[in-house]
Amino acid sequence: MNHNTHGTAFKEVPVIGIGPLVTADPDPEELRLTVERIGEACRDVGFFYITDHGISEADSRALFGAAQEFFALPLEEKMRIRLGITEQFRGYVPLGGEVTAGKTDWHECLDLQPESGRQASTIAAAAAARRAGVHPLDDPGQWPPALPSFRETVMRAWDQLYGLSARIAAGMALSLGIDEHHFAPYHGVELSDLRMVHYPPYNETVGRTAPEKLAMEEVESGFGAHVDYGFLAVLQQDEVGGLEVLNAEGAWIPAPHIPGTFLVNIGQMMQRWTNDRYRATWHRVQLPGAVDRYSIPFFFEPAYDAVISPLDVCCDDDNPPRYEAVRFGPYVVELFSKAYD
Ligand SMILES: O=C(O)CCC(=O)C(=O)O
Ligand SMILES: [Fe+2]
Repeated sequence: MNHNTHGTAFKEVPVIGIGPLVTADPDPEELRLTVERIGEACRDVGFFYITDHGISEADSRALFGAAQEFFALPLEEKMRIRLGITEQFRGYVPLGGEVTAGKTDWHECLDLQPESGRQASTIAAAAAARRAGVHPLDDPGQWPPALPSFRETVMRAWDQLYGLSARIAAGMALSLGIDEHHFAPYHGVELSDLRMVHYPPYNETVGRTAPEKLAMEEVESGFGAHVDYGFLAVLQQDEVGGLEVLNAEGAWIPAPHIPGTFLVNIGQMMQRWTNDRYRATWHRVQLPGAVDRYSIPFFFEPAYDAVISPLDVCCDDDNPPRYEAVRFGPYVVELFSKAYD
């Protein structure tokens, strides 16, 4: 596997208070320091924890509660909204349904995305939905019929996480020395994705509950080593742990749950924008032990039609652009068609 080796031999993932980014009238010096730390973390690690992000513990707990309720449903119930029913690459993916780096991942997950995503006519569809005042996630086809309050909990979380991600993106823009609104025209709801992931316990008795088609010898991790492909992700995880991040010396550094924090990481589009100054870092999730693990990443993505090419501020004569321009929508649709063949 061709792992990235730029970045540093960091030994832990930094924690950054982002209060100044999410409050209305921040102290300019505090904002400057926050932005500086974000820039350092993006350059050296590609991952950072955030505190003072403005989302309450009660809201976070409610979202985890919804995820636990969903995964506890009988398989037939979950399969009613399985990925593959629509052309949207969203919905439920059962245990054994996802393969990373040639190995079957030990998790089941639910991708919750706007209906307007990944359609050929997506820009028109997204714009029409906005004009109609429809919530981007409110598509009757993706809610589990057995859980009446699921929809409301998830839509509330979506709005909070989308808003938070936009502020983090603004912080990243400032850290690059460009206008804080620079990325605003490039992000969009249509390909963003609130994902719930469940890693069931993995032990000797697990063979009894594993789906028939799942060859246990092919299971190597909860989530195989990968980089995220998009703009940035904001991850909430429970106390179980198991997530690891690769440093420049090839060591896997644990990124455990830290109470009150979320974990932010950048994807390949940010790496392209910054001409490799900021890095999309490899990460993986170890097999869980005797307990269930739940995580909820929110993938904040470029719009379908966003064209991403290296920023002028990240290029000069000694450091010419390393990437061609890419249109995010078609790029990602092709990626997904391969992943879920
Ligand atoms: O479950 C986690 O902690 C990470 C999941 C992840 O990396 C992903 O969904 O891309
Ligand atoms: Fe990931």
